[in-house]
Amino acid sequence: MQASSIVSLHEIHHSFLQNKPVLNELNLEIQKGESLTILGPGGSGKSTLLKVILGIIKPQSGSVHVLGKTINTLKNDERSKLFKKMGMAFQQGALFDFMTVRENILFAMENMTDFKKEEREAKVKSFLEQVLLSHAADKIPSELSGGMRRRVGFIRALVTNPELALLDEPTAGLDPVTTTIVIDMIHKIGNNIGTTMISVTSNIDVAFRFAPNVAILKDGKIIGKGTKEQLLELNDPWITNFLTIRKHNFEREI
Ligand SMILES: Nc1ncnc2c1ncn2[C@@H]1O[C@H](COP(=O)(O)OP(=O)(O)OP(=O)(O)O)[C@@H](O)[C@H]1O
Repeated sequence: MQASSIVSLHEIHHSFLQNKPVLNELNLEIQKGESLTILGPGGSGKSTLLKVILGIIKPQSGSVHVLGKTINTLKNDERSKLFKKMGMAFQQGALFDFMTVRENILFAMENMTDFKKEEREAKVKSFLEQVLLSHAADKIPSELSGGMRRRVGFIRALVTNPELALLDEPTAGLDPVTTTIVIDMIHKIGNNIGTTMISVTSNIDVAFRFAPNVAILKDGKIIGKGTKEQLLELNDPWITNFLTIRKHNFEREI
């Protein structure tokens, strides 16, 4: 593990079904401040990898170091402390429909931070303004469009000032205009709060728009990491094919 690594995964192996590994001797180092996209076809294990980093899935073998801690060896209270330093936005937003947008965002801060009441209120206001959703503060999530719900999900993941944020398919299912709004918003908020961001996607074009550095996941392994130019210079026929042939763009977009 390198001293400056914020995430260090070594020889990770995980199967849900016997003899069918989803993660297979996977190695990955992510440096502090390095935003990274993990790109791979549908079913290649991207969500499973995020869950391993979060500590929700304990891999059958390998070591997982996150924010300076070895996840496998943590006691419950240490694990929940570590969890509070991370933000996660799931594909469907995972918002509570019995709360308003404002209450959903406040709920994250009440549970994950020691921010005082006035600070929490000020953050809700400022984050909603940044993503042009001030008018939606008192609506419930089911009254919002998919793109709006997604933006609220990101606010909820980022409003706690996490050291590490994990975003699962941030733009899947969004139209091109909303995709651009969401990517700009992620950059803007990420720059403001200085969080290391890891996004996963199966869409090649958006992968490089989230972050200049992309790690390619195939058959449970990271087979290359770098800018598009660096990945093409690897001269790996599968990577070249994947990055240059449009029909390999797997994201389910409308
Ligand atoms: N809890 C589980 N039980 C059994 N199999 C699972 C479980 N979670 C994931 N899998 C399987 O593991 C494989 C990888 O799934 P995962 O969701 O990590 O892939 P993904 O790359 O995120 O896919 P997508 O892009 O479609 O969201 C798939 O074959 C999936 O069916």
